[in-house]
Amino acid sequence: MKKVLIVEDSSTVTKILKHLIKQHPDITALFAGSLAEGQALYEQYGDEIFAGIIDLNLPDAPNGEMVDYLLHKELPVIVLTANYQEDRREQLLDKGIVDYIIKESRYSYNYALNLIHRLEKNQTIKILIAEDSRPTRTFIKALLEKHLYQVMEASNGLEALDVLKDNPDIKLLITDYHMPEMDGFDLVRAIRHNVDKSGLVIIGLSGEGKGSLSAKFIKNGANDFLQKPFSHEELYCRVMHNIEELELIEQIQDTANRDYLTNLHNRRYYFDKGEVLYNNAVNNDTPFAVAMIDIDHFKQINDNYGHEAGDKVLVFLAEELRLAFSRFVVARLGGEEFSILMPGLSNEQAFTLLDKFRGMASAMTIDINADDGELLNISLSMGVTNYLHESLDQQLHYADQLLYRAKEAGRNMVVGDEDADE
Ligand SMILES: Nc1nc2c(ncn2[C@@H]2O[C@H](COP(=O)(O)OP(=O)(O)OP(=O)(O)O)[C@@H](O)[C@H]2O)c(=O)[nH]1
Repeated sequence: MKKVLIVEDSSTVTKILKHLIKQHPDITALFAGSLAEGQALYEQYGDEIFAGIIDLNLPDAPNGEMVDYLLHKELPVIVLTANYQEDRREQLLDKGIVDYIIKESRYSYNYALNLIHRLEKNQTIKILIAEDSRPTRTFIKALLEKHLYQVMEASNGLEALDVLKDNPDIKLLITDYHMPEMDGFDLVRAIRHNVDKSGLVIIGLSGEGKGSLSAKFIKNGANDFLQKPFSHEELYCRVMHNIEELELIEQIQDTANRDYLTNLHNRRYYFDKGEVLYNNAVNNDTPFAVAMIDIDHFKQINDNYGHEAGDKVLVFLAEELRLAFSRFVVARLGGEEFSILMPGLSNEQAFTLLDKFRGMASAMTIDINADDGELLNISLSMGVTNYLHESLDQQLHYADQLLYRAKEAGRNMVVGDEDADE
């Protein structure tokens, strides 16, 4: 991860920040106590520095010169200050700082560090602004870019729909009401036909003195609204709050889709995603390989070394499968049974990949922390089929039958469609 430059002359504050940073192992901080030291560090590490947390008053920079220095380098700056002055705060926000934090408690320092995480994540978040007034669009874009979001623009509702179609990974839309071609309400309604509130966040912009527009936006499917004119902080807070809510929902959905032990995808996700891939293959007449994988004599591992050792083997194998088949859907369907969905691969191609993995797996040693330091070997049996049958469920069932042929034939092998036809 890139580095954060922290320039602070108080040894107490520096000590607290150093302590708190230990709880954020993914943040690497460079500490300086003055403008001169801060500039020297910037000159040395410039390209690696991603943001700054800067004390406003330093012994050799009493008027925020360090803040100006980094803003000039176009770096996001979080300002720390001991006292709050409304006009100074406004001035700094106008200059383009990310936030202004009063040195009050641990909470404020943690807030600053969380903001650093936020900035890091923002770089991957796409936001679309639909607004016909170019100056307003440019103003909002510039503000959001200060927080490192990727910003796209549209000058009316129809254009916004096109941009959304081409960029399905846009997370948030900020839309005005009055626009030519298609207004904000029609845009929201059109989007909500296909995408719900957890798929795309919409913030409506309502004009000055038109309070009822805000409620209408929400009733038409927007998540939130902002009344014009708004302050920088209002925009940032609304955007950040909504993005964080979306991330929380994504996190909950992801947890519900994963197996608790191995963190691989679970049965529920496998079938949800699998149905889409299966139908795609049927409709487009493209190859679709489904594999079943089972650890040989797994019961003996549990019996000889205990259930915990068995769990370690499952976690180990899951990680190897995840790495080796990262392009595909890998799931733990239950117990010691795993499945992989490989759209686009012929049976021969899938067989080759699986057999290579089988060979690798049989050569691996697994440390199960046995008292005698024993390392364990495992072997895998697999079945893989490209016969689509009537449903994914049936195809999987057939892959399972091929897997049992592999077991019957002596284990530690892959059985594909060709072997089964013989
Ligand atoms: N440690 C551990 N064991 C599990 C888990 N889920 C299922 N098992 C065990 O997995 C074993 C599966 O054994 P069997 O289906 O009899 O087959 P096997 O011993 O693998 O033998 P073959 O498949 O015939 O090679 C059973 O002993 C289950 O108790 C789990 O989450 N953790």
